[in-house]
Amino acid sequence: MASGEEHVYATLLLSDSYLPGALVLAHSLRDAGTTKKLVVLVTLDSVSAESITQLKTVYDHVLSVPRICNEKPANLYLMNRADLHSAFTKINLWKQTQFSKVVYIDADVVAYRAPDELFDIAEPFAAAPDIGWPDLFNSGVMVLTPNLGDFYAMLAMAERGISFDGADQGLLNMHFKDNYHRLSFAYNVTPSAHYQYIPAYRHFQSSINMVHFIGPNKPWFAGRHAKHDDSPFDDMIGRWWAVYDRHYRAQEQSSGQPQGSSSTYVQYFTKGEFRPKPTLMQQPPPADSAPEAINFPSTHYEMSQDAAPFVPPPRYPSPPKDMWYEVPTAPPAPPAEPPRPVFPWEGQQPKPTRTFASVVPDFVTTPQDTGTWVEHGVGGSVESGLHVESQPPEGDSTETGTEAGSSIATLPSQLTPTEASTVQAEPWDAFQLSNAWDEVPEINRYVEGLQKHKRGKSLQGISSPATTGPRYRRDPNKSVFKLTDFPSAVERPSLPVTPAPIARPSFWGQEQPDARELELSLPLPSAEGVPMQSDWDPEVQLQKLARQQYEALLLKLEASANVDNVVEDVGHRIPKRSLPFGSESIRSPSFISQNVPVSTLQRTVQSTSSADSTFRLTLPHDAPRGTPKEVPRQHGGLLESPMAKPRSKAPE
Ligand SMILES: O=c1ccn([C@@H]2O[C@H](COP(=O)(O)OP(=O)(O)O[C@H]3O[C@H](CO)[C@@H](O)[C@H](O)[C@H]3O)[C@@H](O)[C@H]2O)c(=O)[nH]1
Ligand SMILES: [Mn+2]
Repeated sequence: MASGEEHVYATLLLSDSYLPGALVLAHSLRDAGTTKKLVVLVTLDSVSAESITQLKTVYDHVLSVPRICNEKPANLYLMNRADLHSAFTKINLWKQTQFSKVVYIDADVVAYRAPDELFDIAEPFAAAPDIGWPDLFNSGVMVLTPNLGDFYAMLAMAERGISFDGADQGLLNMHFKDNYHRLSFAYNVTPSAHYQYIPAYRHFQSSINMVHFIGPNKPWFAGRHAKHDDSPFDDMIGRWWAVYDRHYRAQEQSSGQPQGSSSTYVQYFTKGEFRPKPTLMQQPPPADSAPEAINFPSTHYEMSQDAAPFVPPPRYPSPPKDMWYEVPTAPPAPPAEPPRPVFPWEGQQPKPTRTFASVVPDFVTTPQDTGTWVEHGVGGSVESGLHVESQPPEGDSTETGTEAGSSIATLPSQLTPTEASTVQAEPWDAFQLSNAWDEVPEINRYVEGLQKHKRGKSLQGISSPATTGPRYRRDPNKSVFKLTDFPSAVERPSLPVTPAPIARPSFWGQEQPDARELELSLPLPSAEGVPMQSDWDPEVQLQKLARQQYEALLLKLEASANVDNVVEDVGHRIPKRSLPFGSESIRSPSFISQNVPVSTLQRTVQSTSSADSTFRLTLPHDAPRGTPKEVPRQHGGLLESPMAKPRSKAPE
């Protein structure tokens, strides 16, 4: 376009919120049949691209202009229009020198007709009186000739904030003063809801060219249903809406204005006009319908009263047949023949020969009697019953060692010896498995000597006399040093294991029980063939055992001499001793090593106080065979079991 050759209608858009006004203005001019170009000045930093797109549908030119702000907006607050902080931007009109004549119109103006005659005004500047102060002109409708002289003059004022209202109208009136061509009020009718010169309105109604909705309440801000008392103001408002409806009103559902069209965007900035079409059915529920929750599904289950058993439908698979354990009705029949012997001695068991009196055996113990897990020396009574594994009274205790039929009898703790004697027990139960060295006083004294200094303090409470113990209470002083004793709670309070209780016999080697024990103890079982403990001298027995071993060696040596090279013969003769039951025919693997030649067999006397001597065998590698005649022989080579033969006072 050539500079100064073009006449344009121009408006200003500083924000998207004024978009409906700018569009309605343009449409009103277009609809009124103007032949002039339409130009809109926009500040791109505050007007969206979509708004610009909308503007381009109506305007011929969308021109970007720099924002000119009022840095001293105090006067804006005087008229409560802080939103006009950028109204100085309007002076950019004088910079648009590409246009020879510009008819500027605010965006809040609707044209009743196209005032194209305004372009014929020769004066460089023309404006209509302001309704608020008629000596002033309203800056909403101006006819101007762009020129940079006015532009920079006003720009300088704008930069200094020179404006009596803080906005463009004050600046322009201060700049032009009375140097403007006065336009008819009909070009800028500024209605007010508070004051109307209604007769004048009625008189000049037909001559109105444009209506300017000054003030903060624009038609698109108030909405189409705002009431204004059927005043002439409402007529002008209606004119604005008429233009809007002609171009942007939402169409009814039947007529096809698609969602997302340009109308939708414009409606978004027009109060009450943005009504997005619901995608779901818009049918409202009946006014008298029940609440929704009343239709929520609810299931109520009744307990079945049907007594008939459940019969599964035939489509159900059959349950497994053998998924239960069948309890046997009778105990399993004993095997037809006894199980085959596993150990060799099982088939050669001699009949028991020892007999025991029918007394409660010593193994009938109380928890205190098992002492290793009871605090030594702490008083107490027999609290638990006596558990005796017994057999029927008519049973023969000497013959039923392997018979079944034993039963558990629980005896009350107050059981007297007489009463207890009626309970017969297995004879072998009278003997306890214990470490033999626990019963050897020499060993005990040795250990006691070793540990005396360690245990001295911990034993203080043990010897407390305030013991009212049960019948088999042990003297704590004599058992505490046994090697197999567990430490007491004092000695090792944090022992994390439960000691296995050891049922001890009531005879304590050679040591004499105290008076209380003698009083409470049951009589010792007078078993045949069992020596009294008081008669059992371990030292003598050890010597006896060594002598018997020596005699066995003699037998072997004799066999080697008489029947040379018949090793089996030696093996056969040696086991003639009274080996454990059933083991007579068993040859120990160690017999092979015993066939080495014995060269010398020395006899040494270790102790003059001992009745017997100990013997030491010396077996050199290359010793010649021979029979050491000087070795004495005893008992014909038979090894006695100390528990199997009637006791004799002392071995010879
Ligand atoms: O948020 C806004 C504010 C203003 N404008 C533009 O600026 C013009 C002026 O604002 P407007 O709200 O119309 O002001 P009026 O209520 O008309 O107030 C009076 O005072 C203003 C400040 O002096 C003058 O600009 C007006 O012409 C005058 O009528 C508008 O028409 C628009 O073109 C926007 O685009 N967005
Ligand atoms: Mn305005």
